[in-house]
Amino acid sequence: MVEPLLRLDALRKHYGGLAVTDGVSLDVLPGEIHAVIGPNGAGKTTLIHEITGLVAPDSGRVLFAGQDITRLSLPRRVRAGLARTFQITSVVPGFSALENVALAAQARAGSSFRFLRPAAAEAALNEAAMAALAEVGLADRAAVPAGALSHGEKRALELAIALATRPRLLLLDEPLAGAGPEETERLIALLTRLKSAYTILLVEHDMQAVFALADRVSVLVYGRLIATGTVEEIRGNPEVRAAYLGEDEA
Ligand SMILES: Nc1ncnc2c1ncn2[C@@H]1O[C@H](COP(=O)(O)OP(=O)(O)OP(=O)(O)O)[C@@H](O)[C@H]1O
Repeated sequence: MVEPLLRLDALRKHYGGLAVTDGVSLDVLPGEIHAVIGPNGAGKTTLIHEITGLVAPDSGRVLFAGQDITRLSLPRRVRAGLARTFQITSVVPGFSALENVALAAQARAGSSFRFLRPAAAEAALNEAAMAALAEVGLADRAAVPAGALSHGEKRALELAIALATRPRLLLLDEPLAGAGPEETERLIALLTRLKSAYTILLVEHDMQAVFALADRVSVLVYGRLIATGTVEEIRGNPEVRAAYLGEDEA
């Protein structure tokens, strides 16, 4: 049995009478892209927040690499190897692409650079930031202010920011949101490249992208997981088709 990198164990979160995550259990295995899909309001964002620590579950556990991180702060989770991108673009427009990545790497790395002299620390930070930019195909855009990047490039920059912390698990919250058809194609190609190097939990509305990228898919409906399986299993699952995909799309 392969040990999961991330295990969600019966996560439950209520807002008033509304069960937003209703006993969600799932495993993300090392090296896989595990997609979570579900209609609007199904609880996907809340689930991501429970994994990052932004929302505390009422009950249940989040295990990361075998460690119970349910009560750890966000910075401590990042240090343990979790990284996420955001649904809403979160880069600083006036700073260059390189500065955005370097600042995020420094902020999230905490004290890792503390023992270096300032000049050496800056060089090390810039080197790590350049490597992350190269990984997402933005090396030649390093000096461009983030605000002048295209929407697709900004999404790639957010990925670079996440990668600069050398995460063991990437949480991607709708990485294709707002992208046009061409940008979507480019971002899918980028995520396909990253797939060989990272374990990824992906929340995404674009079904074609999910089916192209995911090794396994979990389907969340009204806070409950109704199915987990391979793309073929999910596409062929009658409950999923009825609850979510619709006969036409499946
Ligand atoms: N802080 C909160 N207080 C009260 N209700 C909330 C809160 N956060 C989320 N909800 C409710 O919980 C439900 C699930 O929301 P969530 O954003 O997790 O769903 P989602 O699957 O990410 O939706 P979308 O696909 O639209 O982003 C919704 O009905 C939402 O209104």
